Amino acid sequence: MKKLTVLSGGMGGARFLQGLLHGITTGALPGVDADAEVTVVANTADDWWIHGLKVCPDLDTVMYTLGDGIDPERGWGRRDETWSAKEELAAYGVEPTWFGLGDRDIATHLVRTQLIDAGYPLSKVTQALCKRWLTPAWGDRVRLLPMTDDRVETHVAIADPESPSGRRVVHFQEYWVRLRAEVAAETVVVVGIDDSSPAPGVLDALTDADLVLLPPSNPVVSVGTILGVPGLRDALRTTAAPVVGLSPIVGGSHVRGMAEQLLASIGVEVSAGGVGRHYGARSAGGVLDGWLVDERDADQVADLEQSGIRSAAVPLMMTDHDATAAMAAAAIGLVGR
Ligand SMILES: O=c1nc2n(C[C@H](O)[C@H](O)[C@H](O)CO)c3cc(O)ccc3cc-2c(=O)[nH]1
Repeated sequence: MKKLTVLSGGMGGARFLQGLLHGITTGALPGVDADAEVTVVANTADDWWIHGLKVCPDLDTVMYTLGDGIDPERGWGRRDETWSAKEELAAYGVEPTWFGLGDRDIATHLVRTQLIDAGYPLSKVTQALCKRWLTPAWGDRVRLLPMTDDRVETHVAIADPESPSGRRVVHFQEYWVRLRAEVAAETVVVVGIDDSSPAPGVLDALTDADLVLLPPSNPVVSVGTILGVPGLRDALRTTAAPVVGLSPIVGGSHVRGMAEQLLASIGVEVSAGGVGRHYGARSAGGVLDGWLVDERDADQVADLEQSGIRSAAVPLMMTDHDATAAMAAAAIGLVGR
């Protein structure tokens, strides 16, 4: 296999990509060429215009992670970061003071915003930023594509006794960063998704792939939003490539993030099997050929197989690059020709 395509959200997706690339370069992935190319189709519905800057969390987390500029503890933003601009904005009383924009990170948003204001589409802007972050380490073997060039934003409706309607809608970043996803998400609305179209290269990256991987990213606001871009589901349904995913839910809860709260808001069972069935078997109009669950969820394999999705239970904790590469190898083994 030479062409792998990965639908990625933020931290879970970026961590998986590190292990996948480690597996490729160490030859640990069965049937994958050492010079295989990886195309990442990243979620952009977390994007947020703040202080006049366009912040693209999932694009930047993948870009910084694969370019070794990420802050490894936080899993977002830059290593060796300083916060002077953030402190100065707070001193002026400019909201939101709760969103951590670091000085180094702001440079990325300034470059991106200038290029967007000059009329370049997000995909071209991302390509330009990746010249710094991906090219030195990966040449043109790793491509990072936004799912769409159109503006799409995830907003969350939450209960709010103070408001006349009893609810309030907040941007996903406020829900996640300020509210820490500690309030129930009544509804998740992805504004603009229905009018969006796949960014250049995205559909080809799915139809021309030898393998499509769904890493353990959030099935609602990361992979879910990518699949929500018109045309993407169909491309997954029709590609000749096997499509295999890895469960972000282990032992009945998410490893990190807020998948539990958001799955509840769309009525999907918070379980490895529940998410797999939510994506659905390709033979039944869904997008999956295979779905890996953690060993703790081995009892859910039979049900998944019943619903037409090949399944296996393997260790799914991305404790280090070798562990993650083993997960990728198991995913390939599950659907390999
Ligand atoms: O928990 C936080 N996450 C922060 N994130 C993470 C972000 O909320 C998540 O990475 C995604 O939106 C969800 O995957 C940032 C990401 C950026 O690209 C830029 C700034 C931030 C700031 C924060 C923050 O202050 N707190």
